[in-house]
Amino acid sequence: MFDYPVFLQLRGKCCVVVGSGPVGMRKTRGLLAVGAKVRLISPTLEDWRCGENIEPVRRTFRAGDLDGARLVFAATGDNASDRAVAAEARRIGVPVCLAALPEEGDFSLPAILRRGDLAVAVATAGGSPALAAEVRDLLADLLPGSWSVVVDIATALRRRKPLDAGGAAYGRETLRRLLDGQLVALLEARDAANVDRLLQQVCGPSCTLAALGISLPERNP
Ligand SMILES: C[C@@]1(CC(=O)O)c2cc3[nH]c(cc4nc(cc5[nH]c(cc(n2)[C@H]1CCC(=O)O)[C@@](C)(CC(=O)O)[C@@H]5CCC(=O)O)C(CC(=O)O)=C4CCC(=O)O)c(CCC(=O)O)c3CC(=O)O
Ligand SMILES: NC(=O)C1=CN([C@@H]2O[C@H](COP(=O)(O)OP(=O)(O)OC[C@H]3O[C@@H](n4cnc5c(N)ncnc54)[C@H](O)[C@@H]3O)[C@@H](O)[C@H]2O)C=CC1
Repeated sequence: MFDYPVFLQLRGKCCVVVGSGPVGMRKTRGLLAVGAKVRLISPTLEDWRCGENIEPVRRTFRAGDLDGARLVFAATGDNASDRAVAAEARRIGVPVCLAALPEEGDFSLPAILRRGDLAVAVATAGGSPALAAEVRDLLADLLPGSWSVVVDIATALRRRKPLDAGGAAYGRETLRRLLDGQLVALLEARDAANVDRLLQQVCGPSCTLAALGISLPERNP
């Protein structure tokens, strides 16, 4: 049976990570990256690990530590402690991920590739996390950084109205024509003039990067 993939909105919401070893800190970084607040519980928690949006709790886990949490991660390296965290999460009805005992938890994390608002999540049903990371890295070569601008363009086209007479409406066909017209290569080359030409050709004369409110990032030195 496969797991059910979702993207959670956690901005400003409290999540709890129990354990501040490499695994607990990796889960913490992922949560902070999407704007969550993290209550980080660990007797070995160093000051330098605690930045903004981390509520440090420097002791072992206790009942009550999960109050207010939307998601919980147990990564203590000790099965009994992880199970105690899971029991408390179950008691208050909050989903929990057990780093060492995933089959006893409610969810797991994929390897993620991000290009701006584009996110690709790769998982192996827990079978080989290292393979998930490898596949993510293979996809990174196929999806250069400019895909973040492709997403911005697609999003702006989708929101834009009214359309120019003769210009194609937003949709799969339009997106395919832009991609077939080498949109990604033009963006990679920061060739704004030809990106505009392609946008006008496919979507109508008034459709340019500026009209869509998009400016190309500076070329790396
Ligand atoms: C079930 C799951 C639950 C969860 O933690 O969410 C889980 C469980 C376990 N991982 C283990 C080992 C490793 N995990 C990694 C790395 C990652 N693990 C991640 C996810 C997941 N790991 C979930 C399933 C995802 C899927 O379906 O594929 C990634 C993708 C995402 C993330 O953690 O954010 C992240 C890549 C981060 C990145 O590169 O971006 C590495 C590689 C490394 O560290 O470099 C190793 C060593 C190599 C290996 O074993 O493959 C062990 C054995 C522990 C032991 O033996 O001690 C268990 C427990 C078990 O399997 O029983
Ligand atoms: N799911 C995943 O992605 C992976 C999972 N693992 C597994 O995850 C577990 C954690 O791995 P590491 O971070 O390398 O371990 P670690 O031993 O470096 O860190 C464990 C942390 O938990 C803290 N801790 C221990 N007991 C606690 C308690 N009762 N309450 C609060 N904090 C407590 C420790 O002080 C330490 O900060 C291991 O069981 C490991 O096998 C390992 C690799 C990847």
